[in-house]
Amino acid sequence: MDTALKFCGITSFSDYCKAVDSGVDYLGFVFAPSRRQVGPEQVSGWLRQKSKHPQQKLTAVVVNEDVDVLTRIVNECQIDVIQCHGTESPQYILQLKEKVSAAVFKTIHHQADGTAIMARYKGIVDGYVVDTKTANEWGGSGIPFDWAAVPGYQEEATRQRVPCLIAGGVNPQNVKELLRYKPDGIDLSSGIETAGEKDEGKMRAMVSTVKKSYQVPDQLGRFGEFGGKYVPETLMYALEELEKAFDGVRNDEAFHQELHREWESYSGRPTPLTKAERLTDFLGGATIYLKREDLNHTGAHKINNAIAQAILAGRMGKQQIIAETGAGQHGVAAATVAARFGMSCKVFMGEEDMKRQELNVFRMRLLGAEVIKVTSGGRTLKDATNEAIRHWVTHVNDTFYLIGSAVGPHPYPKMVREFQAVIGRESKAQFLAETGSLPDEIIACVGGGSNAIGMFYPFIEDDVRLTGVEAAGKGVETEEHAATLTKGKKGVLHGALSYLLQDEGGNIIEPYSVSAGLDYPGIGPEHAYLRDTGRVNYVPVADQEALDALQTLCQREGILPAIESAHALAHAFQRAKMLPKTEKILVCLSGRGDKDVHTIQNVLGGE
Ligand SMILES: O=C(O)c1ccccc1N[C@@H]1O[C@H](COP(=O)(O)O)[C@@H](O)[C@H]1O
Repeated sequence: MDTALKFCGITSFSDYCKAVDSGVDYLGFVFAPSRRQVGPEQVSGWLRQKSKHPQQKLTAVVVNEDVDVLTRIVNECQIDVIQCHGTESPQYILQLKEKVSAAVFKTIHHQADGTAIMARYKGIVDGYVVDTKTANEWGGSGIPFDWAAVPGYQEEATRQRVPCLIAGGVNPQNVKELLRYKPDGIDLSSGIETAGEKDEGKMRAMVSTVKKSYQVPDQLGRFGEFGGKYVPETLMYALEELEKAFDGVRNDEAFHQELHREWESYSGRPTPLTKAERLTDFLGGATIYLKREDLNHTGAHKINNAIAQAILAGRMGKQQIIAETGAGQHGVAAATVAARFGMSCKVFMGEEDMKRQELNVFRMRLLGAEVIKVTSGGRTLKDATNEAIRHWVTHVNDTFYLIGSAVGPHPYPKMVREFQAVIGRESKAQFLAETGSLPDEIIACVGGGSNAIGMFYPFIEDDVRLTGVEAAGKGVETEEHAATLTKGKKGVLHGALSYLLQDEGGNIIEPYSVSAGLDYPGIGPEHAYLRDTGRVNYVPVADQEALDALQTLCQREGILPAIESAHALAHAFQRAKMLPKTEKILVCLSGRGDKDVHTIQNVLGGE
């Protein structure tokens, strides 16, 4: 869960600018009597002079304010959240919510029956702030309460499925102690001031301490605004059952021992880290290293996650596996683990992909899986996923849906990330052992995004540039691409909110890429979050660039990459040429290209 941060008590344009630039999540203005009180005309003036970042929320702190006065403040200052910091009753808040569309948070002043008070606001408020109770002030006292009470407040808020921010005397010195309680959010005013003015240095210190601990998704499976669980009611039980089972194995030593045994003795992990010396000489810039997921059993990173989910399925007593597949690599991985663990397997695959990946269809059948041809829509990965979900809805009791990418409803994106993080963990250890330092930049291709998130996640808090490469097909200026993060808009697909390729009416646009594994119209929700927060840079690479890179790697290193991975390579080659020889780039070579030979031959005309 990502801890949200709110800077409160902004009293001047200069304070407002410092807060906006700090990247804090909530900007708070006190409209109640206080030494920090401001008026709506002042705040709206600042907003006109400088825009906040789109994800930042404007908060109005009020104390027992008249509903009509408050409505005017909300409208004049485009307030996103009202923080009721007085003795406002549930009835008052219901009345307020009829007048305004802003979210309403209720402040609970810490006391023995604080959580019982919260229970009275259940289903009425959109969040809580817990602050210290003092004799003379409603808030902004700079005095902490006993944080041992935080888990109680946090639990009640989680039960109510709303966030809970902890306030009262938090400052850059004590915030680490508060973070141990993993609050949904932290709210402070005095702690970022020096002599009554907001202090830029203290703001920066708070943001770097709080935001450095990367904690997404939250309990509801949300990465910021992305992710979640947008599914029919029939699937809610199945997802909750899965979440419980997944939580149960996360710290289960026996599960991890079995998983590592399978990864090592069956799939061939750890995969090697290869220094691409001839390629580096040819490019003439930064040194390129390859994480060789192509050397996994079945030829790609997909097996890492498939093995883990199959073991989990077995523990849940499910003997039927279903899966969707695009390039066929995940279908092969699912069919493989089903055979390995003695389970039945149905793989849903678009008719178009079946043609492009004939060899993988044959492999799946050879492994004993039933491949179900999907003829709806564009007959590719999206349609296969739709069909798999449809099947799951009617067979939830005995069927485990083995999703192959960091997509779908919670807990799949988190679960797939954790199972694929073995890529990044191994890379980190191997890179340190071989070079004595971390890479300067890591590059991975993104379709749904599982190899990329598995590679990035263990480096997310390190000083390493991270770049995701999406498929630009015939160019992002054409209609034939799969560049979801470059050209997509927010929407819901396959149970999660993320960026999607869609037309004006919200209909999904069929994606295109020469690589079957990248032509998905959505993207894992964590990538959407990482893009919006700026932690990862995402770039598009076209078919032709990928195919050129593929041939270069073949000829310079004797490695035939998957067309998917060749997208990451193409961008890495561009970067390497621009960077000095002292820099090191790590590329996730997510899969091998044997499955693509037919496609490559068709495109290159046998040359
Ligand atoms: O900050 C104020 O002056 C204030 C006045 C009236 C109600 C709330 C106020 N601020 C809130 O107080 C807490 C924490 O402040 P601090 O860090 O202890 O100084 C926070 O919720 C502010 O929103």
